[in-house]
Amino acid sequence: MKLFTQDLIAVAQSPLQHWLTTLPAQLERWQKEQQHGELPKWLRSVEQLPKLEAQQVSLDDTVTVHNNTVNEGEQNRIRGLMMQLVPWRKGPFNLHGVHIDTEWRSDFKWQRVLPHLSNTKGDSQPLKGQQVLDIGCGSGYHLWRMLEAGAEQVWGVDPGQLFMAQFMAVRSFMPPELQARSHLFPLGVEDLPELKAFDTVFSMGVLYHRRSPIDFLTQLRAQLKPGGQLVLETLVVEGDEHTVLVPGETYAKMRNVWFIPSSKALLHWLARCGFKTARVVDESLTTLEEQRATEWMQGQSLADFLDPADHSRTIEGYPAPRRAVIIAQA
Ligand SMILES: Nc1ncnc2c1ncn2[C@@H]1O[C@H](C[S@+](CC[C@H]([NH3+])C(=O)[O-])CC(=O)[O-])[C@@H](O)[C@H]1O
Repeated sequence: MKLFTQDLIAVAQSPLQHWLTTLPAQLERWQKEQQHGELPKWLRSVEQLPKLEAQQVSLDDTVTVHNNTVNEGEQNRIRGLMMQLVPWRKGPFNLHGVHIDTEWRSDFKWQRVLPHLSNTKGDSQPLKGQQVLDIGCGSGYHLWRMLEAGAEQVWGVDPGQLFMAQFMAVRSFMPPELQARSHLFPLGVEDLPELKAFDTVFSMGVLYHRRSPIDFLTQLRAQLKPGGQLVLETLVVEGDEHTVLVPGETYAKMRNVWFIPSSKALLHWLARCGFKTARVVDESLTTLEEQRATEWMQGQSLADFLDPADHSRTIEGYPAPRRAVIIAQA
C-alpha cells in the first residue's frame, strides 16, 4: 500500500473522500492478486532515477522538466532507466534533456480537445480549480496537460501497469507541489463506484475497447457531478445515427475492438444515457505523423495497420482510423 499512501491521503483531503469506502481495499486486493510479474522490475527502475530538483517545468506540448546542473552521466542514467519501461506510447516528454519521443504525439489530440473545454472559450485555464478524472489515462501524459489547464487535482485510472510505472517515473521528476496534485490508480472504469464528484471526466481512446458501450457511458456519467462535463474521444466511422461498425477479429490489427459508431450514433447513445447538450467538436483522420514507430516504441504502428496500397483502409479493409471528440453535460 506504500505505493499509494500519498494518493490516499490526497483523496481524504479532497471532495472525493467517499471514494475511501472502496478504494483502499481494492488497491490492497490488487497488490495481492493482480500485480504484473514485471511490475517490481519496472518500479525498481523508477526508484533508481536520479533525484534532481525541477528548476524549470513546462506542461506544454512536450511535457518538460529541467535542472541547469544536470550532467551527461545523469542524462545517460535517465535514458537507460526510462528505456527499461518501453514501449512508451503516449507523450512526448523531455526529462532533464532526455527526449522521450513516444509512439503517439498525444499533444495533437490535446490540441483538438483544449479549445472546446467548458463554456469559457479563450480561457487559458478552462479547468481552473476542478477535480478532473481521466479514465484510461495511459502514461498520464494528458494529466499533466489538465494541470496546465488549471485543474486543482487530476486523477487517472488505467489497468495498464507498465503505464502506471511510466506515470510514476515522470511524476518523480516533478516538483512536490505538482506531485501532490497528480494521481494514477491501476483500476479499470468497471472498478469505480458511482462517485458523482468530478467537475470534468475525460475518457479518450477507451470506448471501442469496451464490450458494452452503453454500460460504459453510464459508468462515465456516474463519476460526474450534476452538470459536470464529459470529454469523450473515440474511433468513429462515417454514417448516420444508425451506423455502427463491429469489426471481425481485429481492427487495424487491434484484437480488442468492439463498437465503432458514427458520431451521430454516439450522440444518440449519449442522449439515451441521460447526457445533455452533447456535441461533436472535432472529427479527424489519424495521420502517420500522429502515430508512428520511434526509438521508444520499436514495434508496429499505424503505417503497418493500414492497407499499403490504400491508406484510406485498414489492413482488414475497414475505414482507416477516424476519431471524434464529443463534449456533453451530465
Ligand atoms: N477497463 C478499462 N478501464 C480503463 N482504462 C482501460 C480499460 N481497459 C483498457 N484501458 C486503457 O485504455 C487506454 C487506451 S489508449 C488511450 C490513452 C489515452 N487516454 C489517450 O487518449 O491517448 C488507446 C488505445 O490503446 O487504443 C490504455 O491505456 C488501456 O490500458
